[in-house]
Amino acid sequence: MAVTVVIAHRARVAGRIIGERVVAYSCRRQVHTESQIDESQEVVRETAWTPHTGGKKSGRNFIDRMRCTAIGGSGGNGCVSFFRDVFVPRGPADGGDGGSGGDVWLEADSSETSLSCVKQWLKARPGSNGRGKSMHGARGSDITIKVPQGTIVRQILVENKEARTEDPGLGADRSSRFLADLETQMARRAEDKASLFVHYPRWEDRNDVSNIRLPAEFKAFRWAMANAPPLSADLTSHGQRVLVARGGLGGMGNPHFIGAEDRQPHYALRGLAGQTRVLDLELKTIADVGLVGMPNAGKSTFLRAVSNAHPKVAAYPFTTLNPYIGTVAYDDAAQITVADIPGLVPGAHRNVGLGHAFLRHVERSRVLVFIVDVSRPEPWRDLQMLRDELDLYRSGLSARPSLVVCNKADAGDVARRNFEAWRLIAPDLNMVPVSAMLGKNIRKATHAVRQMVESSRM
Ligand SMILES: Nc1nc2c(ncn2[C@@H]2O[C@H](COP(=O)(O)OP(=O)(O)OP(=O)(O)O)[C@@H](O)[C@H]2O)c(=O)[nH]1
Repeated sequence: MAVTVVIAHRARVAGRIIGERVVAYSCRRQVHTESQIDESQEVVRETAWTPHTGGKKSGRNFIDRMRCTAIGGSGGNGCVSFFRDVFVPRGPADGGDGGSGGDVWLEADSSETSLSCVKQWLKARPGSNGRGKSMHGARGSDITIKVPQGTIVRQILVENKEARTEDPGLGADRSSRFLADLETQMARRAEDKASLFVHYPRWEDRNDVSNIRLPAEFKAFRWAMANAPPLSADLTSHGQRVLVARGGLGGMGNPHFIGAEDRQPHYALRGLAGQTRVLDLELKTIADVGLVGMPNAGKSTFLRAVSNAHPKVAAYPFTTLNPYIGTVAYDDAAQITVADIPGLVPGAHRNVGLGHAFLRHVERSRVLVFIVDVSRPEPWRDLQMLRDELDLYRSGLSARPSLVVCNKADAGDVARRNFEAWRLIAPDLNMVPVSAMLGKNIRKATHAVRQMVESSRM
């Protein structure tokens, strides 16, 4: 009996029999190729096959959903030092504080169109250690990652146990395991109080830190980190920022521990680790108008005709594989943005033909423009299919203000007859016959769209 093997690209691969399938995953990438092999060959192997990454032009770099890990810089350690001078052999404590770690920020930028600009690990710089002569360490620099407008940021909460029981080769979730390990490490550290301190050389055994009261600021920071609410943000406007991982607090130098009992503290606090968050980023394009249609209906041709965008146009389905945004400029300087999303097929709401990946990009459009190929037999059925798919994906989505663009009206008698028949069937439907290819009746369509957008803004 043949067994299907899914082989992942390059990476460490591990196998597991799921029913009759041997499935291998790579850590970062999902399925790349499938092949039928004998049961005897069920051992998973790596493939020499290299994925075609394509260029920016081909749109292969477009990413609208990803997981990444943000790690704030760790705080620098406090310093254990004593003032020394010619006649001062045992001066007072003068260790500086460590600098705080840098923060990780995400910022919406209208010039970004894809999440491909975001790396999987986002690490801010650590703070510098404190030094003698009361010199405090420098703060670690922040990092700001630009993301497209319309990016939704959600924190993924990882249950320690769950992540640990995961088979290391499978599940492809390095970041979750990293976070779980980090949490365990931190918990261990919290129990072992001595490990929170830096000790003067060879004083580790002599320092009894069990009775030392930790500074209130230090305790408050640790509490805030442990009880931080789950992060969730929607970056909708240009310049909007969200702090995704806070840098760790710098450790306090030994002067902070001078007390009545200990005038010469031989210890200082270590800096705290920065916050670590596993994030799920999802891009939901923001445009005033979303073009919805079946593959090959002429959506890209329409967008080219009405706006400054240049999506690829070709006579085969799924030419467009990621959303394109165009701006329609009117004579009076008014502007509206239009998103061309890839074609929808029956079952798109169940993710057939990558439906979910496409539908998420019309969710935020105020106005929908259905592009229907009027030269196809019974084009009203296509419209019904599109409406059903939208509603099954998000209830009420198709009820938004909409215009039906009957495209390819230039395609001879069939198109004309279909259009007239449709008029009779649905006299109240907001329809405009258009030839996007020849640029006919485009003005009428764009003005109707503008009216709808403006009334939806009110
Ligand atoms: N006759 C005629 N052909 C058109 C018209 N508009 C588009 N076409 C043709 O229809 C084909 C598909 O056009 P696209 O604009 O790529 O269609 P699409 O809906 O973006 O297709 P997908 O990328 O698959 O979603 C191309 O060969 C176009 O030249 C039109 O108004 N009249």
